[in-house]
Amino acid sequence: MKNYLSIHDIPDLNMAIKEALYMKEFPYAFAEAGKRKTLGLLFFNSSLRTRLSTEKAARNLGMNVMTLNVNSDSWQLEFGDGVVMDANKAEHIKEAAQVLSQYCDILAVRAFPGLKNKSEDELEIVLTAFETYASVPIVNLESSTAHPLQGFTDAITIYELTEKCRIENRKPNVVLTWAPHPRALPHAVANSFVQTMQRLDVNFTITNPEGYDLSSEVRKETKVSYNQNDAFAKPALSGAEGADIVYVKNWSSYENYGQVKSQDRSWMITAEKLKQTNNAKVMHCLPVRRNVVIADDVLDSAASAVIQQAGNRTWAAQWVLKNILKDGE
Ligand SMILES: NCCC[C@H](NC(=O)CCC(=O)O)C(=O)O
Ligand SMILES: NC(=O)OP(=O)(O)O
Repeated sequence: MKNYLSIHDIPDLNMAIKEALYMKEFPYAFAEAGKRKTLGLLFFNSSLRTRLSTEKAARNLGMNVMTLNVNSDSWQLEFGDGVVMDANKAEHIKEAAQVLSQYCDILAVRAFPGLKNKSEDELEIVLTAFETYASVPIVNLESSTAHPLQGFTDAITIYELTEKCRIENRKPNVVLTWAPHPRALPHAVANSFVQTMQRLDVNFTITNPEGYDLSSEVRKETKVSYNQNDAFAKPALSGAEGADIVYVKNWSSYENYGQVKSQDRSWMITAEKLKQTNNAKVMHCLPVRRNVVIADDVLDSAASAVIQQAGNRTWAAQWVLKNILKDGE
């Protein structure tokens, strides 16, 4: 693997899930794979899980790690071509990316969208600039439109959570549900989750209020229901079986780009609502706002898989780094 920019960069997802689970069982099995190699983590936005799980993954592979909070600790970077840099941005990405490439063997970047201008966000200016000007592989730590380390983590976690379906010899019913949130949030996590589910052998449905459909380029043929109860009770085309997995995420409107059109609290995930599912496990990428997105009676119950899911971030990152290192040998 040269770069890890989207879930499509993993050639065989089912094999990758098994290999990542092997790393979970034997974290130091490849402790020499990254010896004398350096990972540089660049954050333009906040992080808890991505930062620490990726650092841990790199260290498990024997790598050195350097982390930079770009906006607070470093010079403000200019990404525009031909700009007269007489305002607040002191350094151009052209220099920064080449300099960082001399210090690091892999560069990983987090840069959220502005959520003001759809076409500008979809250009993925930050990630693309690193890809263009750096001479080392690039890992996406959540960009404007994708969070592929999260998507891969979610695939690993769903595999772990659906053993009962394998025993019953049936496909898991997976539902991605929108939930309310006070702020305008990006589409990246939801997009990568959709793209990941489209590659797995699952019955997959999205449920969201009208006006909240994700990009049609991401959704493709995936069914969307505007009725959350129906989606939980009768997901996809599988008849009366309920959802096995309920994946919760807020996103702002895509049609009315970046707007918060609804804060409809009736979409919050509660224990009562989960009764219609097939004893579903509840997933969320975190951080989650309790009693807005998901109620305490779910997060504090056995239905919640969010801690297990966050734990799996390490193995997803470790698999990705190992496969990039392998191709660089
Ligand atoms: N990396 C995981 C999610 C990051 C981001 N969530 C947030 O910004 C939540 C912040 C808040 O709750 O105010 C998102 O939805 O893409
Ligand atoms: N899920 C996730 O990416 O968490 P952080 O934003 O804390 O990294």
